[in-house]
Amino acid sequence: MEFIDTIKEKAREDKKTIVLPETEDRRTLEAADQILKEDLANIILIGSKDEIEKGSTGLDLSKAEFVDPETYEKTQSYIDKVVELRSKKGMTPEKAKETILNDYTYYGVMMVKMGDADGLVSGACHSTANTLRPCLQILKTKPGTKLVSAFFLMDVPDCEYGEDGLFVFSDCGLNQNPNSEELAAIAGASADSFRLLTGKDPKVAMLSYSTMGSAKHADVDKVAEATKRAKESYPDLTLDGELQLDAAIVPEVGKSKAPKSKVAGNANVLIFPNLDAGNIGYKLVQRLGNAEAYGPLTQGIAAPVNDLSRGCSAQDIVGVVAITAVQAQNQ
Ligand SMILES: CC(C)(COP(=O)(O)OP(=O)(O)OC[C@H]1O[C@@H](n2cnc3c(N)ncnc32)[C@H](O)[C@@H]1OP(=O)(O)O)[C@@H](O)C(=O)NCCC(=O)NCCS
Ligand SMILES: CC(=O)OP(=O)(O)O
Repeated sequence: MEFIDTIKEKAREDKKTIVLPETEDRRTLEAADQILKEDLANIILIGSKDEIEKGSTGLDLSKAEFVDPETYEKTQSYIDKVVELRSKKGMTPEKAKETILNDYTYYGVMMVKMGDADGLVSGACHSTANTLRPCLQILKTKPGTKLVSAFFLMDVPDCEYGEDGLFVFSDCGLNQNPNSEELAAIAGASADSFRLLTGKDPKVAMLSYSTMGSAKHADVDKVAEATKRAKESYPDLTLDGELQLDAAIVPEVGKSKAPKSKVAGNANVLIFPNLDAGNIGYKLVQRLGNAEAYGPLTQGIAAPVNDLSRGCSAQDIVGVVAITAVQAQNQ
């Protein structure tokens, strides 16, 4: 069974409520129609019902819940909560009202915060910064977690590498230039995400342009130091570095460049040294390798809220909603 079909089956077992704020985008509405047909989640659409219906000709959204911020009875309680949470950051009742009535992502995040939805998916027509900022500001990190990061679940067709073509790539969406401590934390969180979503054991490669000291530079030192920290923090994790991409995933290259490493040649979780590498890397595999790229999915945040690329399809949104529902089951 395909990865996404297994996730969909899990999502159906205990249906969660996912809020989709980007109702001005046709792909969101097409995805909602399919999610409801496939019975993957209950769907809340934010906006005026009339406007949404105008944009959804040919689609069946009769089973969705429509929440219009202008008239919804809980809007005032959301405004009050934003003020309570952000007054130290200068939030006033006027600003809170203006923010949540004009930024439906913010409104959707408040629905999750107040327990009126289990998760949120947004980002088809908003940048990652504008999607994740309200999530970080309002929902904050999970207890015991300092850093939120963003990963992609990559499903590469006809691929013998990784877990039959399944990989977690991280961080591809949020932290621009993580230091060694942050990279180590991203590695630990990504291993947990891989296990949760695939049910398989993670094998984590800390990627670099150097393999085990083959090149010398401060950027290489950062990854080597992150590897050391990660091994100390997660002693039971199968993790190694620094490794080049070929040494990480191709068994023969791994044997020749890093013969003593258990990860080399077998990695299924790839930790990129910075956001340039991670974001470019996932898009290369998606576009040139025809891979399914689900994400950016967040890890370390106190509730399941996930982003999308503005280049996503309606199918991608359906997949990310199903994954969000599974994350919500395991929250
Ligand atoms: C997400 C992002 C916008 C946050 O940065 P910012 O706008 O400068 O916002 P701030 O640094 O003020 O952070 C906002 C809040 O989030 C928190 N935060 C930011 N990054 C965080 C992280 N990685 N983990 C946990 N909390 C974080 C901050 O502590 C802050 O909380 P506070 O307001 O209660 O003090 C920024 O990291 C970013 O732009 N990342 C790159 C996104 C991107 O362009 N990706 C490429 C396409 S996928
Ligand atoms: C993940 C990502 O790159 O998002 P976008 O394409 O929206 O910038």
